[in-house]
Amino acid sequence: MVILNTVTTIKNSTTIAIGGFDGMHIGHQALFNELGENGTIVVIETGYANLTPKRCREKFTNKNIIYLELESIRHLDGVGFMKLLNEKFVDLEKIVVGYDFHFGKDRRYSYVDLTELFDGEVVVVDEVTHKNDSVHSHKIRAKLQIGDIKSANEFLGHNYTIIGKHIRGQGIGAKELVATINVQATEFLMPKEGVYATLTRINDEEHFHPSVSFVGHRVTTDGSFAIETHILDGEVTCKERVEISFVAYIRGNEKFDSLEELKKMIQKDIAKASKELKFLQL
Ligand SMILES: Cc1cc2nc3c(=O)[nH]c(=O)nc-3n(C[C@H](O)[C@H](O)[C@H](O)COP(=O)(O)O)c2cc1C
Ligand SMILES: Nc1ncnc2c1ncn2[C@@H]1O[C@H](COP(=O)(O)OP(=O)(O)OP(=O)(O)O)[C@@H](O)[C@H]1O
Repeated sequence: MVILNTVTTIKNSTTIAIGGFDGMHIGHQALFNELGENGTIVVIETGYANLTPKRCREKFTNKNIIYLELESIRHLDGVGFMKLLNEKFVDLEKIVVGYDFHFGKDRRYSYVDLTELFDGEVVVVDEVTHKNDSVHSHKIRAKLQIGDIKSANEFLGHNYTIIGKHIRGQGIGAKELVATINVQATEFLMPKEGVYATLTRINDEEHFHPSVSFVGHRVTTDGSFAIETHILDGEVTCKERVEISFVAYIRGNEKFDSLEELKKMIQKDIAKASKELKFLQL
């Protein structure tokens, strides 16, 4: 990961797009489309990104990404911020931002100031909307939190995906219910508690498996929080890394009086998830 504060200069990058870019949603992609061949994405890292934390943004672009820690630039005024960009990007000719981009101390400066401060070209991308609604990371978070996976995915332009590590479960699943892979993915926003039709990739496999996943507190068993995925197309061996893409919300988290009842419900979940995933190209 390249952090701008720690590098002296970046050569051959004539165009940059600037923003937080958490989610790498369709609004962000409209900016990246303006970058051209020698373009670089400059991520202002707030530390709060939880849709595409850390290096996960890299999954959704083939452009170079450089990170700029908000803490180290938040005190700068417009002139200071522009000076930093010019010093770091020695070949800079063009800056791409969105219609609502703000920067500098107290987010006081807009693209209008940028146009005045920068000698080169400033491209301002118009508001990207979906079904008449402005696309933004905070709206995607809100949709995930109410389980509206389908419209969160429409805003994202890809399936909401979390990446985590395989951890040990309680050991009840395979014996009494269905076999599940238990996952820990603390840096990501968790969608609403419940059951989802998902696609799961194990380690660095090429393909995603159709799967049904549970996210939430296991109120029927030990009450602890868990992310569990049950693979629908056979048995897999999971060593370390698990990637879960959410496709559709099936139902909310429920407390069952017995494991028997939970098992019956899980069979229904499997049928629903299979139906949701049937038409997808895996
Ligand atoms: C498709 C699916 C749906 C689930 N739904 C619920 C649920 O509604 N309520 C609940 O308490 N646990 C639910 N669970 C989690 C089970 O309680 C959990 O798999 C079980 O406790 C075994 O955990 P283990 O894999 O750590 O052994 C679900 C699990 C799966 C795979
Ligand atoms: N819907 C959109 N249309 C056009 N440009 C956008 C849109 N959303 C964000 N941008 C631009 O993308 C860059 C990154 O913005 P930012 O990281 O603030 O995204 P955001 O989705 O607006 O996030 P948040 O919801 O947290 O405000 C900025 O230059 C911003 O103006």
